Amino acid sequence: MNSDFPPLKNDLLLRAARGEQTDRAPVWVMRQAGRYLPEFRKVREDHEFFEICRTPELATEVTIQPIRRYKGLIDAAIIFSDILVIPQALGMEVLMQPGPVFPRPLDTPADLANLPDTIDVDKELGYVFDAIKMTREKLEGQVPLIGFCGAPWTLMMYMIEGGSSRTMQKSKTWLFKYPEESRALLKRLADVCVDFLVGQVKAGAQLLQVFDSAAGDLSPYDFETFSIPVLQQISIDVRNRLSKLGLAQVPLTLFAKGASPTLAARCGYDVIGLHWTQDPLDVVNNHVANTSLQGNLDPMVLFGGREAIEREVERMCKAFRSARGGITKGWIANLGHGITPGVDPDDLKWFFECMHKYSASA
Ligand SMILES: Cc1c2[nH]c(c1CCC(=O)O)Cc1[nH]c(c(CCC(=O)O)c1C)Cc1[nH]c(c(CCC(=O)O)c1C)Cc1[nH]c(c(C)c1CCC(=O)O)C2
Repeated sequence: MNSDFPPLKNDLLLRAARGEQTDRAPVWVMRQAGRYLPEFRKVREDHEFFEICRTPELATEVTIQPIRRYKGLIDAAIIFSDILVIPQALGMEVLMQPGPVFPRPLDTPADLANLPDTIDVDKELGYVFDAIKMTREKLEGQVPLIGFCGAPWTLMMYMIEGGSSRTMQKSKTWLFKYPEESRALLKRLADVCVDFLVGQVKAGAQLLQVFDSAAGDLSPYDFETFSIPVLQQISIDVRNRLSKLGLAQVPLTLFAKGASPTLAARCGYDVIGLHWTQDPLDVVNNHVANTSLQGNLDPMVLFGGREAIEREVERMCKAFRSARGGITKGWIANLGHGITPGVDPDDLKWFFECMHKYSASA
């Protein structure tokens, strides 16, 4: 059961996710355990990326590094792993060099025969569950732990492109040339996502985030046609499975990077992550009134120096507050995408300090 861990001392993240007013906005950063941190680079000197993911002691250590460094300033931990552990669990080889590379990507629908129909997530991804359990113990309730997975469309995109892609030509070719086979693949991936997310809650994850990082590269019509049905399937099935298992519900966040917030809000998640190109006031007034929001500082602001960071944080806080009639409510502060290598960890600390100052309810 998911209740035998040290009691949670800071529930700001969970309350904001549920749409509540908070004394200040909880704050965490996508990719907060990563290459901008010297202590992470130190671990990486001796260990391969996926070796860290697969070794609970190492995954726990790097998950906790930002919590240790930014003690009292950061309001969530996210389990160290990657969205591409699902393709690996389906038997595909994935290397990190330094971006992801699939030596044998899916080429045509005939290749789907090589993927198993179902997988046992406890067997294939049990190392993530073990890392979550160990991290919950080590966190001692300081902050909640976020679990996550990649969304079916983003996973399909990587499995077909064989890595990151600017045009997504091959994976979009599938959508347009083989729509039925594409839908079948998306559905198969969604089934694995559901098992994986439920397993993460069983292990101790207290909020779940689904990353559809390639969503904004689809037309709104194709996002609606291909991605939304499986994103909906995930939110519905995860909630149903948790109730059947007698487990408490956890908030669900959807980061459909760059996709229309109106469409993202149809997927049934508690929180919608915003890209930095999206305006919170516009989103609340014209699209999504009642869903909590996460985001959305441009990660490049962190390179702009202390003055710029303070100015931009103040501006972002004003925007999210005025979107909610002048109060800090239903908002989880974050960047609009992941933090990049090269950021000075002390500048990130300053970002957190400014967030504490400017998001405090008046
Ligand atoms: C698309 C995607 C991936 N992975 C992820 C996404 C979705 C979010 C997004 O859109 O950025 C999600 C992810 N990847 C990682 C986490 C860990 C938790 C966190 O701190 O946020 C999470 C949540 C660690 C990582 N995943 C990766 C690193 C760096 C690898 C290294 O240490 O060498 C880390 C810390 C590698 C990775 N993994 C992936 C890419 C494209 C890359 C290379 C580019 C990059 O580094 O940003 C796939």
